[in-house]
Amino acid sequence: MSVVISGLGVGYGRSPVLSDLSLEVRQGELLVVAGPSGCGKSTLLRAVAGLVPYTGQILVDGAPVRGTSRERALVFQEDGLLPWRTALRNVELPLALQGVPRAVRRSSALAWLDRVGLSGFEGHLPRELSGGMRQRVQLARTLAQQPSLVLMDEPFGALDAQTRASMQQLVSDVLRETGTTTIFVTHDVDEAVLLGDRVVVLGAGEVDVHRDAILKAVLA
Ligand SMILES: Nc1ncnc2c1ncn2[C@@H]1O[C@H](COP(=O)(O)OP(=O)(O)OP(=O)(O)O)[C@@H](O)[C@H]1O
Repeated sequence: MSVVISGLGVGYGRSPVLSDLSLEVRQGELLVVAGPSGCGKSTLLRAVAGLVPYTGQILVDGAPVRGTSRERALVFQEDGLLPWRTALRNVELPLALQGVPRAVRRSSALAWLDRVGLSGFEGHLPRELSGGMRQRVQLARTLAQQPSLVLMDEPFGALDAQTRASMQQLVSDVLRETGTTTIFVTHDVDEAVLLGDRVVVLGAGEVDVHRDAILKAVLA
C-alpha cells in the first residue's frame, strides 16, 4: 500500500499543528518520522489513520482517507490488551469481530504468537507477561489482521533498552518479511537510523539515514 500526502494541514481548535506537509511512503517501505516532542508526529499518524479531520490530501493507494479502516492499523506505546483475556484470546478478538471462523482464527493467532516468540505463553493473562511480551502480543494481534499499512507511534517508548533492542529487531524482520508498508514514529535517533528505510524529520525534511551525525544534529 502506498501513501501520498500533499498539502496536509491538521489543527486542534484554532491552533495549526501541521501545515502544508507533503510526504510519500512507497509500497513495502518502512518510513520513520522523527522530530522533537510536540512537532506533530502523533497527529500525522492520527490523520493517516482517519481519526482526525484534515485539510489537503492523504491518498492511500490512490483513495482519499475518510475515516478509519481495518487496512490501516495503529500501534501505540500502551498495549491496549484486555486484561481478562489470555494472550491467545487477545490476538483472536479482532479476527472474531471480523467474522473469521473459529478454527482459522485460532491457527492464525497461534502462528503469530509463535512468530513473535511467545509459544508456550498463549494461556497467560497480560498481567502475567512482561512489558516486552505484552508488546509482542500487541504486534501479533495487529499483524494477524493482515493490515496493508501499519502506523506505529513510539511503540517501544516504555521498554528497557535490552527489550527494546530485541523488539526493534523483531519488528524490522516481521514487517520486511510480510512486505507491510509502515510509518514508524519515534524521537529516538538510534531507533530511527536502525529501523528506517528512510527517515523524515518533521519540520526539517528528509535526512539521509546513513549520516546519523547529521540526524543527531537536526534532532538535538
Ligand atoms: N487532542 C488534542 N487537543 C488539543 N491539542 C492537541 C491534541 N493532541 C495534540 N495536541 C497538540 O498538538 C501538538 C502536537 O502533538 P503531537 O502529539 O502530534 O506531537 P508529537 O510530535 O507526537 O509529540 P510527542 O513526541 O511528545 O508525542 C502539541 O502541541 C499538542 O499539545
